[in-house]
Amino acid sequence: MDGYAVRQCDANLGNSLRVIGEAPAGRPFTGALGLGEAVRIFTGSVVPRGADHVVIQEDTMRDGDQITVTASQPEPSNIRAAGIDFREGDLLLPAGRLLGAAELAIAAAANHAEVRAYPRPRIAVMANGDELRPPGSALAEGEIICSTPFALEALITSWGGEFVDLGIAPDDPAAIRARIQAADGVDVIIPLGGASVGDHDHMQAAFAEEGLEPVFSKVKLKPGKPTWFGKLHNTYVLGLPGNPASALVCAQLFLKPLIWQLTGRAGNDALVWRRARLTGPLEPPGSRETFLRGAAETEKDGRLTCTPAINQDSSLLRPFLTADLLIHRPANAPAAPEGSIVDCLMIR
Ligand SMILES: Nc1nc2c(c(=O)[nH]1)N[C@H]1C(S)=C(S)[C@@H](COP(=O)(O)OP(=O)(O)OC[C@H]3O[C@@H](n4cnc5c(N)ncnc54)[C@H](O)[C@@H]3O)O[C@H]1N2
Ligand code: MOO
Repeated sequence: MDGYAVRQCDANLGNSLRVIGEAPAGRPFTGALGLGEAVRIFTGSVVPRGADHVVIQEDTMRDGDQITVTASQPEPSNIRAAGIDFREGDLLLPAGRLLGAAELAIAAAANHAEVRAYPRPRIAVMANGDELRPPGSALAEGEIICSTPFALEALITSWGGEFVDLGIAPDDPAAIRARIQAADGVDVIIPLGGASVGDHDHMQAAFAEEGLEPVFSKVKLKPGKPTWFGKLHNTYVLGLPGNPASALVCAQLFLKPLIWQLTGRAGNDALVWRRARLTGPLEPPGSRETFLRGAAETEKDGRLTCTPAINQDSSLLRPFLTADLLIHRPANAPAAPEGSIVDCLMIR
């Protein structure tokens, strides 16, 4: 505090003390303080030897080199001990920790001019479809707004990646290949849409022409069946379905662990599972492993409940406004009555 460093036993109401020097922040007072003495001190200064208390200046009256204590000082206070935040040898940042605001400040405070870190992986998103127009467009018949990349940008950034925008590619293999070539050097390419089997789904073929080594070309999952994955030279390629909900669910399931893996964290740690009690019944999911968008609530006893969105159509974005988790149903699971406990993947 801004005031006077003293011996607390000396700082009785009405006592006068002699000011023997000054200790501005950064320029410690080099002498020692004796009985009946005070050192003018400021917030951030080093407390002089011999002092155990700071009288704030509002509790003093000054006259030349004398101060009078004008309020009682019941106990030593207004001094921070060294090392109360952390001490030499403390482990502050275990390996694998994402460097956010607190981490960067504490690394600096611990006097590390440099830290060894994984760079943010560069993740390029290529939307695809002749029907897609950017927000703000006047739409002609059959056109829709390209929306999913905005969600992916937010997710990628929050997960520790750097978003690279490859724009909207038309349904034209040559145009798609030109964008793939322009993305040279990124760590991951996410082609969005054009993943399925229609005459205008060109993504997998265009990547194959560029030399893709396929890893898988679809998954037995709902939503997200056309999700595909491969390696193009040093770049991972994760194809997400065009349906927005499918893309966002599969970003949680596949992209998040991939980013963890690329940044020195175990992929499995990206997936946070909780058990929750269903607030209503669920139909059998069918033959594909299924993830349902749901809202979470914590009950008074601390236990979690989950309520699936009424409409799980894979085109819908609106359920994500209230979705905190994805309710997992194994393939061919039976119906689940209200009150059953289900496994949920937390997304918020
Ligand atoms: N004969 C079959 N047809 C389909 C199958 C199948 O197995 N056999 N699978 C269906 C499933 S499941 C999905 S999911 C979709 C995904 O197909 P694509 O990845 O080829 O996606 P598109 O056809 O390009 O787009 C689907 C839908 O989403 C809209 N879209 C695309 N991109 C965006 C974007 N960036 N922002 C907003 N909306 C977007 C697009 O306009 C379409 O309406 O295939 C089924 N078909
Ligand atoms: O699997 Mo698709 O992603 O149902 O909509």
